[in-house]
Amino acid sequence: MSQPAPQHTSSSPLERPPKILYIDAHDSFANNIIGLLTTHLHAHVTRLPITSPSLTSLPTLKRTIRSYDAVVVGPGPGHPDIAADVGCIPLLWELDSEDQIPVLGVCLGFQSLCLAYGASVERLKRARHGIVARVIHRGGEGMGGGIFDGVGEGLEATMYHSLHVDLYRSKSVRRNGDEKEKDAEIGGEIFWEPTETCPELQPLAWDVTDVAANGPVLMAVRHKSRPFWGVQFHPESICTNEGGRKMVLNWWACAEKWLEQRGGRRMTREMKFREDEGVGEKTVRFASSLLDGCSPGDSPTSNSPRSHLASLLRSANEDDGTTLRWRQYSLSPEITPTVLVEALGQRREEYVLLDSQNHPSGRYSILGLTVPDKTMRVTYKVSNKTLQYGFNKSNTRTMQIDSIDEVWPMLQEALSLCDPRGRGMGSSRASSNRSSSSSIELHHDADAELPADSPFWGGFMGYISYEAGLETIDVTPHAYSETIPDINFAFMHRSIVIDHKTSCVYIQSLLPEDWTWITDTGRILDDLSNRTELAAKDMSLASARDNEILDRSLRTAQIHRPSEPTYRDKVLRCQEYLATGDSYELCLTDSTAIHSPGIDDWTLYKRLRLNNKAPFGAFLRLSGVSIVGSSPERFLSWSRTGACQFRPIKGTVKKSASVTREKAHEILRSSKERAENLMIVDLIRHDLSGVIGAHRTWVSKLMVVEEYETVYQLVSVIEGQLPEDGTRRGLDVLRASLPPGSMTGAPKKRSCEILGNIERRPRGIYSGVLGYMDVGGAGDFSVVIRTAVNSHVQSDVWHIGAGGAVTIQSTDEGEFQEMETKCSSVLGALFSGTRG
Ligand SMILES: C=C(O[C@@H]1C=C(C(=O)O)C=C[C@H]1O)C(=O)O
Ligand SMILES: NC(=O)CC[C@H](N)C(=O)O
Repeated sequence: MSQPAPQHTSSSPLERPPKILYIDAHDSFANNIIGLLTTHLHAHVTRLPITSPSLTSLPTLKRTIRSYDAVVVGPGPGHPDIAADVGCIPLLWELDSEDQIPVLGVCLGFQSLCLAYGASVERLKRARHGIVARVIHRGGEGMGGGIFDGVGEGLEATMYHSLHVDLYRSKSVRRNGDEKEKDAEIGGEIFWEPTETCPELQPLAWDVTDVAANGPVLMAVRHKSRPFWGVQFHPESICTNEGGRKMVLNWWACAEKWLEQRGGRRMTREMKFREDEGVGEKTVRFASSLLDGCSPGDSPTSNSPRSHLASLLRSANEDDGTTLRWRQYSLSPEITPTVLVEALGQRREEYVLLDSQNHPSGRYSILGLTVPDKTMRVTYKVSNKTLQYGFNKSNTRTMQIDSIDEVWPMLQEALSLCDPRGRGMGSSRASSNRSSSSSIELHHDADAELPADSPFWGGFMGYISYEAGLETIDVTPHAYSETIPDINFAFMHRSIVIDHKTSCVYIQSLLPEDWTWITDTGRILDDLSNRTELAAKDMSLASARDNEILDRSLRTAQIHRPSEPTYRDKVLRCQEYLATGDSYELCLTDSTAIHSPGIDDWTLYKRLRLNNKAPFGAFLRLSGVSIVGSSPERFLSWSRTGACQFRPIKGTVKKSASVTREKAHEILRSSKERAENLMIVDLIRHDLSGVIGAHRTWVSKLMVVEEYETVYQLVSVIEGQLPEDGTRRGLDVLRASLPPGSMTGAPKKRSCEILGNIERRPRGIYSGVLGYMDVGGAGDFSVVIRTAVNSHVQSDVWHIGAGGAVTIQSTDEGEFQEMETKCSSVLGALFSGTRG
């Protein structure tokens, strides 16, 4: 299922790798295409946006492309006739013969090529987004096309288009003019001949799998005398089969042949190849690393917020660095994380609980505890770009920063400084001692190893909002004066990690000499284990009194749900954008508000986890915010050894008496659900490979069905490996992948802009990510869905966001129901027992 890099695929007889300019039309799977070029052609690729000043006038374009062997013009949202959508692309087709360069246009790039040579570009009757179809082609040598040489009949290709190229604009070629006439010619010779309207365009491939709606759709052309080729489909998609990659190899062979005829590749003639630019992936400008230009282990000396925050944190540690003190215990399975919170007397404090809620696919639960005057809180608000950090109110620093980009290195530096392994590996700083009073302590390691099986040794816990994600991709959020911080983390020195698989508990502290707390906590665990099973079970539920108080509040609550006509209208508006080619998929959402005084967040959480079990349950009370969640979806995790994993969910079926497991599987196998999922898989591959390269990115599961309390969902798993040299970290991947693709749609930026216009409200924490970043280098974040959120400034209002991906195949009624189903999975769980 993955697309491993082949050992040797380039047919290039020359040792020098092709130097390719990738012209990027608004970030549409660009990294996947670049990945295809680097791994399969071993090409040097430079990426420039369609708005780059070095491309947007004919003289600068000419000068720029002189440094390259060929150009690939990428896909993108919009229409090839709209200047803002295509930027410099049309200039390529205007180049004089002596300035020409081989070009491969993909989707929008292909449409622009055809438009330039006489075709019209029209809307499809039924747009093709995330649809995989068999493409017929005639690109063999006999036809002189070449790009489909050896591709065979089985080319399965993914489409992402709403528009299509019409070569038959003129009446005469159309003969009798109507679609039927064209359909009748499928496979006939006329099908493969240039039309009178577009005499220079040689048709090379067609999609005839949806003629009923769309007629035959042109899939590829080559210019008869110029070195221009174009394809409507997406060769880089995970669901395009080997034929797509073969086509790209063929294209380069054709391009090279053309270059040879012109007297060799330009650079051998005109330019000295610059050795220092390296080969393959290295040339692609990946998102820069967080710690570029800074050495993580160094003592911060300047007064910059970044260094200041790190040095403050360091002041809480021992003089010579950070030591992890820890003990390992065994725990009886009845002792849930919520029982632990209560037994610790923690429930009124600020803390974060990441709770796998005993769900079969969740392994760990992690409790991070704040300590008065010792826990560093870091918050950032997008609306006024205000950063705050400090140990308590009196020493909190508040400052205006230029952008969110300043926050990430700050977090990374603080984590690196507190890594108990110190600067060099092998010098572990850990300490675990024996407590003779504890009957259940398992581990008393005199060598003071670090607990490798504990995924979190301490570090930041908290969330990043959707709007913070928008800032990272330069989308202006809908205007708001939010009372909730957009980034909200606390550096947890004290943590308790439960491994539900092994029934091990790790009590850990990064604070100096914190053995007393560890011992006391161990004693509490000891006591709990000695209680009867039943007592422990009872404690995991809210007390009768707490339940009664909660029920009373909920009984009188006002609930404001999205109105059906308005939501359905928004679905239709989304589909209008999909039909015009501005997006391929839009994750539309709305918010339900529960107004009621006196709802206790912790009691609410206990009820939610009981009634809507999910592997990424979360309770957070931090810096004026409460979060009560049962998310089924991992956004991104990374291990200390650099293994990254995304688990996007897309495709939802509600459980009901009539929906059996088989029926759910059948629905989730439909082209609508698969298309929804595929688009997000391609989007996340793009996000991940943009940081670590396509050769380190693969898809380990594609569209498997998973079962939750109230829904079945279609899940995929995209994985990658961070480079061993430490030049990219998990946090680099995190910030480059926000907001989560499963909550935006694709292409991400344009889709977020459109959603902002339609939704006209901030999403806040809903649609953001929540989790931890560990001092040892690991991290795990879920997508904030199926979650209720409360700002303590407006303590009487709880918000629950819900939505779903709108595609061209959606119905407004179906989407409304899907949104309701998701919202009800939370509402129903909270209200169970209070309303009839
Ligand atoms: C938008 C929500 O969920 C997202 C959309 C899904 C879908 O369209 O099937 C599934 C899971 C989430 O990625 C939500 O739960 O509110
Ligand atoms: N993937 C693309 O490049 C899409 C091109 C164009 N916006 C369309 O929808 O047809």
